[in-house]
Amino acid sequence: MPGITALPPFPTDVPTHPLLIVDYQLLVQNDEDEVNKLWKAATELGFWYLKNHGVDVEVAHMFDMGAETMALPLEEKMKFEQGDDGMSHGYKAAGANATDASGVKDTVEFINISQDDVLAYPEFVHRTYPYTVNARMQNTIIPFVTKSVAVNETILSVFNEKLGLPKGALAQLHRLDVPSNSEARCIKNPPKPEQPAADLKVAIGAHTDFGSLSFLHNRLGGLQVLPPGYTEWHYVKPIPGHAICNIGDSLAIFSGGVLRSNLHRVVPPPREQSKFERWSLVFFTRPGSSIELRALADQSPVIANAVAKSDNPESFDPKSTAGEWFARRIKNQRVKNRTGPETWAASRGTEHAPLVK
Ligand SMILES: O=C(O)CCC(=O)C(=O)O
Ligand SMILES: [Fe+2]
Repeated sequence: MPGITALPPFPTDVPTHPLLIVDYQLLVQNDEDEVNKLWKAATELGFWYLKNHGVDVEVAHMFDMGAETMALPLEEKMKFEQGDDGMSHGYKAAGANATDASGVKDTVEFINISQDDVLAYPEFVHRTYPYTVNARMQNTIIPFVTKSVAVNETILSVFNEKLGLPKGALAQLHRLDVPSNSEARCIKNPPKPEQPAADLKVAIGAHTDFGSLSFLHNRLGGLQVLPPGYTEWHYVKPIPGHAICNIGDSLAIFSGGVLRSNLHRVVPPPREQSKFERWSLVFFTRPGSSIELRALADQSPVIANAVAKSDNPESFDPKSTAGEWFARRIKNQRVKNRTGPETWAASRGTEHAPLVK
């Protein structure tokens, strides 16, 4: 992977969607203006930039781990493949997932490393990993996961208070000592000469994230959001040192739709940037797998009120645990499981049922 400075900048003439910039250090200090800014971002778009998060060194090391892992022969990587039964830890080859209802294949390969496996190391809770992962567990992956967990826990505690939930309610749904699908993901998308918009090859299809919070680091453009009220996709411009954070389905459901899980996708980077490999890294915080996904209306008047005002209150009680919700979405994305457009439909989350008016 070329050093950051060798990459061409995001073009100035490509439209982007601005995100609010939240300062993590101010959040830690419970600064009122910063808390309000985060709340605005999380309830209106569901995406924001996070600066001063203190994870840059660990992120750079994680990209090295990703490059070492993706450089292994495909045959070796396939020994650690995720399978097609709804498990997402391990390796996913390019083309294993559909990107739309017609079954067009994705172009990204990635390695997902389970939080439970990282925290239990040298034991493994869910599965084993390529030696490139094991070799960097102590000096790269444990520090990255530990810091990312702290960042997401801080953000959850802000939401907990703003939602008027009893102290620790969201933390209780995201405990580190119960099995979850929380994981780190390092993604590689190969370079592609820029294509005409009409045959745009999507790298990751439109989706909402499956869990609660995503803490994303990327260098090149390609991430796009479909902001509420718009019909066109907008690029989110990467800003050096700024992570991109977003809300996923579980938090949207727990909060009765007050927190927004917004649609996004990944396309090849624009212009000159399209000639380079695109690397991204995400830490996903997801609820304990046995937690019931349901609006926490009985614990918060704010949430009860949002559900009462909703057009489709049933979407806040999907009769699914976090683990079932996740496995269903993963499984039905797989091209191997595809029977037709209904498989894509079965992989969907909250995106086709707007949670609040
Ligand atoms: O690569 C990116 O910028 C975003 C990745 C993403 O949306 C995901 O893995 O869920
Ligand atoms: Fe995503």
